[in-house]
Amino acid sequence: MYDAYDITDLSNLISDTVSSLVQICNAHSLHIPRLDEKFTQDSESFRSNKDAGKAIKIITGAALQLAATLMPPQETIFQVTHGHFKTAAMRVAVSCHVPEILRDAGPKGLHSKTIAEKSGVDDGRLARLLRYLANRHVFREVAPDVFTHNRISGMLDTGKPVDVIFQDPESKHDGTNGFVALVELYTSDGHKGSSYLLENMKDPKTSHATEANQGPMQRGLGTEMSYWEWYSQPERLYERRRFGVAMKGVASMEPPGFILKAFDWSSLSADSIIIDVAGGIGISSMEILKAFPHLNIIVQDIPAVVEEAVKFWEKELPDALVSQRIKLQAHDMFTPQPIQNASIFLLKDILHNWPDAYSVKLLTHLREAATPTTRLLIFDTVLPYTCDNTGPTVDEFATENNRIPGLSLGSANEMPYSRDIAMMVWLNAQEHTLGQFRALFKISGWRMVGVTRDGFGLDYVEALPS
Ligand SMILES: C[S@@+](CC[C@H](N)C(=O)[O-])C[C@H]1O[C@@H](n2cnc3c(N)ncnc32)[C@H](O)[C@@H]1O
Repeated sequence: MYDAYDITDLSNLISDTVSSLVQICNAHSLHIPRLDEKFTQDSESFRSNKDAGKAIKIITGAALQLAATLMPPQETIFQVTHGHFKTAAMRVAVSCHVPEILRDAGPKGLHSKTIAEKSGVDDGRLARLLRYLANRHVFREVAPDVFTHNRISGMLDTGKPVDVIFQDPESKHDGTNGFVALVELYTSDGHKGSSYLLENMKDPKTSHATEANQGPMQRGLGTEMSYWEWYSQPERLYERRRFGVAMKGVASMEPPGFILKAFDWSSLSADSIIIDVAGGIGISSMEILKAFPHLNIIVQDIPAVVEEAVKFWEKELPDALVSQRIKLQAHDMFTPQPIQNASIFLLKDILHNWPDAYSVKLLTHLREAATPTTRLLIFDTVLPYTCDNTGPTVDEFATENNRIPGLSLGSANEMPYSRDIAMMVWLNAQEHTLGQFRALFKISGWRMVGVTRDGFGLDYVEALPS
């Protein structure tokens, strides 16, 4: 069935599903803004309706498949081939603070000369890069060389006043929702590392390496340190701060409240201890504590990150530090876990950061510190196949695999695969399929007891001691 739709099938599927979407939106008073409308906190809220979300996925997947069917193959190939130019253009726009500069100009926009003057770059080059992005619906060229925001580029605005950013560019991301920090992280370090993927795969010294400091990123950054060691250096304060805030950006892309809904946190008693293993500055813990103030959480991470975490909590939720409902603890997760009576070990975006031998070591330490009822809550991608998985590896959790028969959702479903490649580039690591999670648990003494698949990059896997 896969790829078997012809253009009439696809067109009918789009048209029927658009009709359903309009009905759903009318029934729930949801508004789908046009592209030239302003991005706001609420402009995307129509997506949070579950049925609307499903319809949107089908429509975008079918529209992209229709485009792929009709476009000359060389154009589709070069859309992919030229991906790095788009990354580079995006990096320039964001790092030159174009979104913030455009904010005050409103719908009439600003000439590239004025934008470039403020950013301190060449206006001709900047105009060409913004045009390249506008052609892909990021910004809008309202008159020759005059650019403004559309609903998509509006998301690239940190919301900070332009003069504040120019006075202290190093603090640009502090106090933001982290989305722009995430874009900057991927378009800078991520882009540099990915350029060396082939060299890393061909060089016999690194082709089968399983160490975090022997990946493409090391060539891109010119270092032999792992990314974690590299960003712990005193001179990498900006990158370390940006990374911490970027994790907030990851959370901002996830379905709202996914972590709060995935597990019944209210079922935990007040003396329960939750360990947020490698919890960064404590983004997830803060979300949980704000919703369930009776809980106690210990966020563990490496010392340099704990220092940033202390600043973050002192600013955002100081009461929790005073009452010790939150504790920030330096702990190397590859050494034995010091807390032996935890109710929950929470691991968000951790297992995908490490080659499997390390993940087994970490999970084994947690298993050794677990009580018979300690739960392992893993928030990570469960990597879907791009085909139906009906073979002998299928298990009871694999039924809901977020595929729509006959459609390859293409860029409407790219997040899990992009995250997987990011892990390869950054850390010689990987996202895991359901079968791979099961194998990791088996070796380290855990058993899978539940899976919730969101399908947009964040999934949830729960395990108990076996
Ligand atoms: C992708 S981040 C995820 C952070 C956090 N769980 C979140 O979702 O916001 C991975 C974290 O692992 C931490 N880390 C790396 N090596 C570690 C180690 N040996 N022990 C503890 N934490 C470590 C990093 O400093 C970073 O904060």
